[in-house]
Amino acid sequence: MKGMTKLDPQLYAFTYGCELSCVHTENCFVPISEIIAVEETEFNKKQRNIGRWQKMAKLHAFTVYYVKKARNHRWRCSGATFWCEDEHLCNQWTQALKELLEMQKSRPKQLLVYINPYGGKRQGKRIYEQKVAPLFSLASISTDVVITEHANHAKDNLFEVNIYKYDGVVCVGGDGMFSEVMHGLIGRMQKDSGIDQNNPKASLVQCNIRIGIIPAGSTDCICYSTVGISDPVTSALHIILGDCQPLDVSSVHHNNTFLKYSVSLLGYGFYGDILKDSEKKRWMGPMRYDYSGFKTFLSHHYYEGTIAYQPAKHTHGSPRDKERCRTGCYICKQSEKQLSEQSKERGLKHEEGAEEWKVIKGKFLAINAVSMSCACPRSPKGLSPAAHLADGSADLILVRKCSRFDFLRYLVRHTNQDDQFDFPFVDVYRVKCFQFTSKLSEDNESNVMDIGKKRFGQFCRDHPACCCNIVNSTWNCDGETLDSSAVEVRVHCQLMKLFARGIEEDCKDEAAHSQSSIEQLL
Ligand SMILES: Nc1ncnc2c1ncn2[C@@H]1O[C@H](COP(=O)(O)OP(=O)(O)OP(=O)(O)O)[C@@H](O)[C@H]1O
Ligand SMILES: CCCCCCCCCCCCC/C=C/[C@@H](O)[C@H](CO)NC(=O)CCCCC
Ligand SMILES: [Ca+2]
Repeated sequence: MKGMTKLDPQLYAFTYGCELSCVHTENCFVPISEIIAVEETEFNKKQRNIGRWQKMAKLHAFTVYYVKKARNHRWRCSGATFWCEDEHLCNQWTQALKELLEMQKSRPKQLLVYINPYGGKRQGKRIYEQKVAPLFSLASISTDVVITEHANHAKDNLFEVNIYKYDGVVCVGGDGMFSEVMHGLIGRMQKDSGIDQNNPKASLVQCNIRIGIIPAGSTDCICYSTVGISDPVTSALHIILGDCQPLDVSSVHHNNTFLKYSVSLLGYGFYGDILKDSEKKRWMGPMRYDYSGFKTFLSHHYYEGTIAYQPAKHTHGSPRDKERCRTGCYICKQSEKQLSEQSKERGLKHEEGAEEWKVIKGKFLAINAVSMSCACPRSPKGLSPAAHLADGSADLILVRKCSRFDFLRYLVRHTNQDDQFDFPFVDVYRVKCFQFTSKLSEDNESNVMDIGKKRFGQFCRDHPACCCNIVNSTWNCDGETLDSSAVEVRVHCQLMKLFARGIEEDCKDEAAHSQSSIEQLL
């Protein structure tokens, strides 16, 4: 090597014409931000059996481990080993690269990991031990690992431990496990800041401790919608690089009582009924959703109720946009700006009470509020393809009473390129808050003394032969059931953060435009 370039994240670190050689066959550019680790390596002559090396007495080597981007947003750990005769030169390179990695301040050093051994196909522990822990150790991340023993173990634990000593919390499991960890973290932040979660209008304190999701569940919708793939190694690498993706969180209240938070689907009717039925079939694993989905589709129940919502006027997007929320999304950035302005002049602007409420009454097969697209392997574009991860709004999708055949057409469009909102019985609104009251609970509340009505509430009074359901449905709140027929929902813009970066556009284009690259002679 003729001389080492001054190492800086913006400058080239490896120069052409060097005497530093590498075990690799192709040229590539790797930004410092995508290097996982640099390690001294025991040089093995077998790695390259070229005659001229045979004469050398001793060779010194180091390996650069970096993120290799494959198809469909999949990431893998790749390595390039460099060697030379000069031990001092080799050490200089290793040291300089390690110093550059130290400068990557957003990378986590200490993580708290919760593993649900019973999520999805019950592979959580194996996935973590075999695929994730070796990568964390390579990246010198220290971990405290808790294997959960019962539901709510992780959530309760987050109220007891010193969370502030960690750079992040990792959950190994599905959406339900993520939900537990999120409730633990948000709840803990509010408790420590003296905020009453039961107040539906309270300004909640943002949670800056990022959550990493290692997908090992049945749907893994939150992971898929924020990374673009449900793959444990890819997610582990996003955690190691210290990615940060803010996320909207919806709070759900009933009568000034806090019920739950939601980041993906809050669904009444179809998805609530699927979930309720599928909980009895947990032993079937992820297949339970197909079984209960089919059953619920055949039952074709619809529910009567009233929805009142406030449109999300602060955001520029609409649910019918062709543009999708992608890494560095402009619409989410605008919401972030508004959020920081609002927190400076809190109370002066965005008085919810002053804005108009729109009211819709009807019979619905499904009422779905999604704070993100809800893309998942079952539906790669999701329930609302143009929903944003961090714009402070949710898309409220109302599927009115229609025939089974039409409902099937609607469902099928979640799996192909056709527009699922292009049906006369489907409406979609971008909202910042909404309320729903089922007809049954309206009747019960306004006629508490009317015992006859209560008793006959079990029958569909208008059309006895129809599929109008005789009881209330259940809410599906990120895969957890919620039995309240009257709810008040509010979106909290960017309340929490994930170790993710949103779904990347075509990665090849991005690499071509990248300015801060290390040019590696490989
Ligand atoms: N040790 C445990 N025993 C029983 N239940 C647990 C345990 N640890 C966590 N849980 C609960 O299991 C529920 C489901 O877990 P998880 O979300 O990981 O898997 P899943 O339901 O199969 O996947 P998905 O939510 O993606 O559909 C969570 O709500 C969580 O509270
Ligand atoms: C004839 C073909 C029709 C195919 C229709 C496919 C439509 C699939 C849409 C999937 C939407 C998933 C929304 C995400 C919900 C999660 O928060 C939740 C917890 O993991 N999962 C479910 O409720 C599980 C929900 C599973 C539904 C099947
Ligand atoms: Ca949103």
